Amino acid sequence: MHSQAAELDQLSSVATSAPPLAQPLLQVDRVGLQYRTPHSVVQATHEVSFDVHPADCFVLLGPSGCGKSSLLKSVAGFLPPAAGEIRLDGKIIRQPGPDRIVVFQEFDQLPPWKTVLHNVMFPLLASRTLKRREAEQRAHHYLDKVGLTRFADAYPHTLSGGMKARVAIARALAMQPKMLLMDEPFAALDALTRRKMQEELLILWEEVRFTLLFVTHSIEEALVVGNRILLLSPHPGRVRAEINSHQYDLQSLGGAGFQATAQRIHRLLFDEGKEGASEAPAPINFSDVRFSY
Ligand SMILES: Nc1ncnc2c1ncn2[C@@H]1O[C@H](COP(=O)(O)OP(=O)(O)OP(=O)(O)O)[C@@H](O)[C@H]1O
Repeated sequence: MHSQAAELDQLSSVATSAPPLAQPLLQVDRVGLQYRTPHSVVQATHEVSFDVHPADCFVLLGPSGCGKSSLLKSVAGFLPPAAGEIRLDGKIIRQPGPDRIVVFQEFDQLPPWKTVLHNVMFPLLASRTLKRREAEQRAHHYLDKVGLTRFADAYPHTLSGGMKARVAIARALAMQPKMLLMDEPFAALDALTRRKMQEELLILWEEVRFTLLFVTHSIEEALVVGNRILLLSPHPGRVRAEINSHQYDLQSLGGAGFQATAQRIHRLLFDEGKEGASEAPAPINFSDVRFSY
């Protein structure tokens, strides 16, 4: 008998077997998020807690509407919690700040009249983080990291979607934030480019070791990109399970362990409350699992 409780036990035992870590960088503590409209209150999440440690690639995974983006917005400082609190380095987050930079999927928001170099320099200058000369040096440094040195003088409309994604990542990293927040950053890209960007993100992370909070609804992407994954239940989002996934990367795709973990996650997300479900789950299309509730 393959019960949901057994699945959770199995997955959470993986999560708890890791050695104890230093003080978390980010602490999300029993956070409830709400939207007030003129006619109603929408509860987006309920008592969600998780910790993110320095150099984690921490993924929020769950069905559409479970509050992933809302959690990210709240960590960014745009949506104050209605309950609980969020702390960065022990200090309560009350507003946006240059220590948390968000990368969205709309890379076309790169100002088209600025070259790639000036796009990367812009936040450094606008926030008065650096003077022009230092900003230029730092921008070149991160453009090199994402392999765009040759395109420093190009304009965004001449770049492919993947290249625009790399500019957006270089621009965010150049600010040297404590955390990089990514909301479905590769969702608008075609499957091959998306895979390539996941690979590049992992290579970049190996080199720079930034701390990442990443939102996706693709199980495959979560396993590849994340070293820890928080599974959220459908609306309003509650924590379903937290798992370690550092053992997986793009080379693991299709492997038995990867597939088994993906199927366990799938059961946890889809078969909630279904008696005796999931003994023989339906095959999953790993390329892009989308949830719909
Ligand atoms: N500005 C808003 N006003 C009212 N309700 C909102 C607003 N933004 C989000 N919501 C609601 O809050 C809940 C969580 O939304 P959120 O966008 O955080 O979910 P999500 O998991 O990121 O979904 P998706 O994967 O589809 O982007 C949903 O029920 C959504 O309708």
